[in-house]
Amino acid sequence: MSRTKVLLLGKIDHAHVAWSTISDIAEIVQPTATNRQDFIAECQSGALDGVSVAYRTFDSANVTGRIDSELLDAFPKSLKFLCHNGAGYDQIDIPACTAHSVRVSNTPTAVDDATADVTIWLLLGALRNLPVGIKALREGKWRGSPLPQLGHDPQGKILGILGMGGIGRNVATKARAFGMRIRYHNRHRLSPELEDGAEYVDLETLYRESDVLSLNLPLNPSTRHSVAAPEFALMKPGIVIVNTARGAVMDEAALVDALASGTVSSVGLDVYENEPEIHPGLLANDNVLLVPHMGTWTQETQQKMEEWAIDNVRLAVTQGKLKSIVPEQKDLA
Ligand SMILES: O=CC(=O)O
Repeated sequence: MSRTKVLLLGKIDHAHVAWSTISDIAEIVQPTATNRQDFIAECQSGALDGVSVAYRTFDSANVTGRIDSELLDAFPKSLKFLCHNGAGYDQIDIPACTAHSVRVSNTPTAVDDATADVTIWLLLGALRNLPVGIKALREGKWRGSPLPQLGHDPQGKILGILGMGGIGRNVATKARAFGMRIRYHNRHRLSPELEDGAEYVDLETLYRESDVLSLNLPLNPSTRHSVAAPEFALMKPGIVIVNTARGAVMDEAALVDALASGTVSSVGLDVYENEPEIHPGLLANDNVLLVPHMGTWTQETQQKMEEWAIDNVRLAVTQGKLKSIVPEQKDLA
């Protein structure tokens, strides 16, 4: 009997032991193409025929580009499962996958602690004006002149969390330890157990009354530019914003304007609209604390994410199902 074929898009960096259990039960196929055009040609040549499960990394988009209808049309018809290593799956057109009968999984939960940790780090750094002092010190000017503006304590401040999934709830737990008062907005109100004391508010209240806003919602066509000029206009002057979700949930150009006008006093960003490009207005502003998409950049979390995605591959190969199918496809599980 021929063995199941698994397509590896990207590479395994950490979970080599877990991956070896896949090579025990399946034939691993890797493309040779290094760009989208060649990848499509490689698919069309029949070289990848027979693959039924694909594992992909965030960086594999550098070769394949977005997983959209064009790519799905080129993929072998045998492909039934796409196991993405990452929590955010905005690089994948889910309705197109559904139309092509390809089920998609991501790695929720595995990323929660590491992403929430970076959120808290950015939150405190932005609230305390640390980038201003850090820059002056690196320039040999100690705290600089004029001195950095005094920062603010998190204690007693209202933290508004937009998107109260696993990461948002983890941020809430950690922010409580700093004495913050937690409010949130989400598509659906959570159960009291999951709310854990956080207050559910409408969007307008979230913008009007938050001292700090943390963006923890996924990027998809309906959340793109959720925070743009009209939302900035509602915000409490001097608000601090942290984004560890995806850059495009916020309109970056409008953010630059809001920083310039003082509506937003400082921001902490891990993600950008057009990574790896960063809006020059953000780079030029000392009140912007910037990290190059390192929310899950720890050995432990990278290992956990790979193992989680590999669990999905294993289940797809052995049982024809996924451990964590994306919510949009729950009905196909
Ligand atoms: O950005 C990180 C992820 O989506 O897992």
